[in-house]
Amino acid sequence: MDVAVLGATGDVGRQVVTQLVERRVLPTTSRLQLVGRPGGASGRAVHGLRADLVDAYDEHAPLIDVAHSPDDVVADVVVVAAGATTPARSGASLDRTGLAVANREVFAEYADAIARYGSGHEVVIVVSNPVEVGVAVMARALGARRVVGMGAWLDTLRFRREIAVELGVRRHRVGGFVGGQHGEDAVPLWSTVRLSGHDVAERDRAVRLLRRGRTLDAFPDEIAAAKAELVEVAATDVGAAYRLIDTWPADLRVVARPWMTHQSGAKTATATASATVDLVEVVLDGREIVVAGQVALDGEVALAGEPQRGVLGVPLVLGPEGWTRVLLDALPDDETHRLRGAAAAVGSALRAAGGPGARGGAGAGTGGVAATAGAGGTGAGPDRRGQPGTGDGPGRDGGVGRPETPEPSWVAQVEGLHRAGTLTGLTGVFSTRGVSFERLATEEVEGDGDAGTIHVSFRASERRARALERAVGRLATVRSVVVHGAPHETPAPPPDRAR
Ligand SMILES: NC(=O)c1ccc[n+]([C@@H]2O[C@H](COP(=O)([O-])OP(=O)(O)OC[C@H]3O[C@@H](n4cnc5c(N)ncnc54)[C@H](O)[C@@H]3O)[C@@H](O)[C@H]2O)c1
Ligand SMILES: O=C(O)C[C@H](O)C(=O)O
Repeated sequence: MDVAVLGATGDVGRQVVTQLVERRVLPTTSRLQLVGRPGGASGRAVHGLRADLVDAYDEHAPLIDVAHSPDDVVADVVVVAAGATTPARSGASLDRTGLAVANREVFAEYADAIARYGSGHEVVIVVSNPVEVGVAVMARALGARRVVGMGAWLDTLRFRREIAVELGVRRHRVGGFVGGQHGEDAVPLWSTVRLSGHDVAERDRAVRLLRRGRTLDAFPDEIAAAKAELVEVAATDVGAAYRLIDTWPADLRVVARPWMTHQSGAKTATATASATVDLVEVVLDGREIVVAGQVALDGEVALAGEPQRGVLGVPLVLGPEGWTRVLLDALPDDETHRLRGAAAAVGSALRAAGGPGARGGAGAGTGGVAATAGAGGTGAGPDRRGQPGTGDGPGRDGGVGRPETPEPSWVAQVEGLHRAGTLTGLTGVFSTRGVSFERLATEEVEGDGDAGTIHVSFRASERRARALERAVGRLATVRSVVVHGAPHETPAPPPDRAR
């Protein structure tokens, strides 16, 4: 399985690629694509970043390559870390609405290219802010089920850590989720908290103590007051500001601590990347695991009886094809109320972002995006919205919408290096995209003795054949590849060219 990181040279992107390699999430036969901007500093720096990663991790690094155009993104999992960010300095606002308009353009450019040239299987993890705008734009182009915003998972890990610290245990002994909008409209779902080794009565008592008699009703006001207080204290002593945060309730700390980190001049890139790599790992792992994420809902969740249609952070089941289910039981009133508030805030952010990604079904007051997948979770892609000419194979729709006529046959002529891993890499590109070989033949190694020709016959839509050609061409063990229609299916040339 291959991973592409958009914005790989940014603070977050650089951490994501480093942790992907350092945590050995990708086997050596997988490909990690570092995506920069053509012509800009990042376009140059991706080459240097690649060299640096190989220098550091040669023993276990995956194949690492670079790309400079959205059209060249080829991967099974795409991490979106490109775009503008809020400055990290004292007095800077973390209000993400200011980023929405600029980053919507970035999201749209990549979403269109992946929809047009991708395999139809990519799972997209949106890190860039506003996460909800990124999810809305990507989900519209690629289908809701293939797109997950990472922010709710980072907020969830922060929530678990703050609870763990107060109870004197490690984070992995705490369960529970944060939903809502990433950032200040995050909604700590206290009712989902589970503590390992505690029975229900012990857990209820611990949660009561942790909450200090508060509900979420005053949460937005508490956050505003906390920020004002931190500005004052941090003006003379940043250390004292962090000590002040330590005295606050766990849920308030979830929002206040990262906010203070940005005010301090540091960024939150390490924790952000760690949470992102968790999600990549889940998708690559092949199993379904419960996480939290921002997703484009199409009525899978009802709040106070109202089905939600729009982007919202919720606990969900994530697996190799994207997210399949939302796991949200009936909630107490204060959590329902805050989630509805967050949904409304997301709606406003999407409207402020404007543009095509923010138009569409505005159910349940959430505004914004039209989620395209139904509750069945078949991973709707652009084809399913009836666009012509993008028909794709069964792998794309999870068995739904199988084309009635057989897909055309193709032959790939591959110049592959005469070394271990060439055939494995080649078969990996096809198998991870759900395309079987009809025939594979190798020729004698000739010429300089370093490379030989491999012929692969397969059936696929033209779009997928071109995506495979690009993916194979990017293997480090491949010198060149040409895919052409199998001879018996090549249409006869027009009469004037036949003469
Ligand atoms: N979801 C989260 O939990 C979370 C946490 C931290 C940061 N973020 C977000 O991640 C994003 C990246 O943050 P960062 O600190 O790495 O920023 P950064 O400024 O350090 O890096 C931004 C990267 O995006 C690229 N980029 C900028 N404009 C682009 C464009 N128009 N097209 C393509 N690439 C472009 C840059 O070349 C660079 O590689 C920001 O939107 C930030 O708000 C999200
Ligand atoms: O970069 C940011 O805007 C902050 C980030 O989303 C975070 O939650 O740490």
